[in-house]
Amino acid sequence: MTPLYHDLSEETVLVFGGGAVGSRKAIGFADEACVVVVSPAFADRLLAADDAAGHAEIDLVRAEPDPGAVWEWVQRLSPALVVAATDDPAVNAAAEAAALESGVLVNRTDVSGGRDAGSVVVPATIEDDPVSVAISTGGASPALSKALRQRIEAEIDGAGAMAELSGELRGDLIDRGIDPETRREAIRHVVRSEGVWKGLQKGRSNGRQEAYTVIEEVIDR
Ligand SMILES: C[C@@]1(CC(=O)O)C2=NC(=C\c3[nH]c(c(CCC(=O)O)c3CC(=O)O)Cc3[nH]c(c(CC(=O)O)c3CCC(=O)O)/C=C3\N/C(=C\2)[C@@H](CCC(=O)O)[C@]3(C)CC(=O)O)/[C@H]1CCC(=O)O
Ligand SMILES: NC(=O)c1ccc[n+]([C@@H]2O[C@H](COP(=O)([O-])OP(=O)(O)OC[C@H]3O[C@@H](n4cnc5c(N)ncnc54)[C@H](O)[C@@H]3O)[C@@H](O)[C@H]2O)c1
Repeated sequence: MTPLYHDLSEETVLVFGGGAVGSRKAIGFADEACVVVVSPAFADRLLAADDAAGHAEIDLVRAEPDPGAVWEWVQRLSPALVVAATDDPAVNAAAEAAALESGVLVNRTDVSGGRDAGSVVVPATIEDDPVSVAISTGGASPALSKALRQRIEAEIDGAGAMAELSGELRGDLIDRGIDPETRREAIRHVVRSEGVWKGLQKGRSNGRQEAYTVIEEVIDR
């Protein structure tokens, strides 16, 4: 499996099954995509999320397609991704087959191994915008993905602010005409500096000040 970050804005994600797993996936994808959930019943969490603001869109469609009817839903909605999250393996298998036949990515939530080409797994994700870390065990152990996510969460606290600051500093150094090798060396020092990480915890301008101390040391060498 190859890890990729996929921009799903303006795309449709079609989820079959509105239970615990379908809800988690739907709410996750709705940060960016338009999500349609087809299911005879919906978990409370999903009904609440449907009412809350902040999501691109979640459409709840009350229906219970049998395996033969799944294909039609995929054709009608032209999704970028199909999520098979019902508790009926035959419906999940039909959703997977319909997606693969239509050249659409598919996430089968009820199986771990033996994936077909075109299938995707949803990783455990840590976000500190614009930084995001995704963990997968290749489907072998989702519980381990979750445990590692909890461990790494503390580790990358503040990475978003560091990404923004070091991105800006890179622009400043380019504008100042600093030669590329010195610039790269300076930025490498900034992102590894304990002083800058600690400074950022106190606030943006603190972090920036610490970073300039590090940068000038590299430039003056
Ligand atoms: C990471 C995460 C993302 C998310 O879903 O958001 C995710 N599962 C999470 C949690 C979790 N899932 C399960 C448990 C209970 C413990 C256990 O049984 O192990 C826990 C832990 C818990 O709940 O504590 C049960 C489970 N999961 C799958 C099966 C089917 C099977 O194994 O056959 C079964 C058995 C069902 C049964 O027995 O009936 C399948 C998949 N689950 C995946 C992702 C994909 C592989 C990811 C990877 O490569 O590691 C994959 C293959 C497909 C997919 O869904 O994409 C999310 C953690 C989010 C977070 O907290 O950060
Ligand atoms: N990937 C994961 O992280 C993960 C975690 C736990 C369980 N699972 C697996 O995922 C599946 C779903 O788990 P769950 O806990 O959400 O189950 P659940 O029973 O809470 O939800 C299943 C949902 O599917 C709906 N459904 C039933 N028939 C349908 C049909 N024909 N069309 C559309 N929707 C239909 C039900 O109404 C229900 O809302 C199970 O097979 C389970 O083994 C996966």
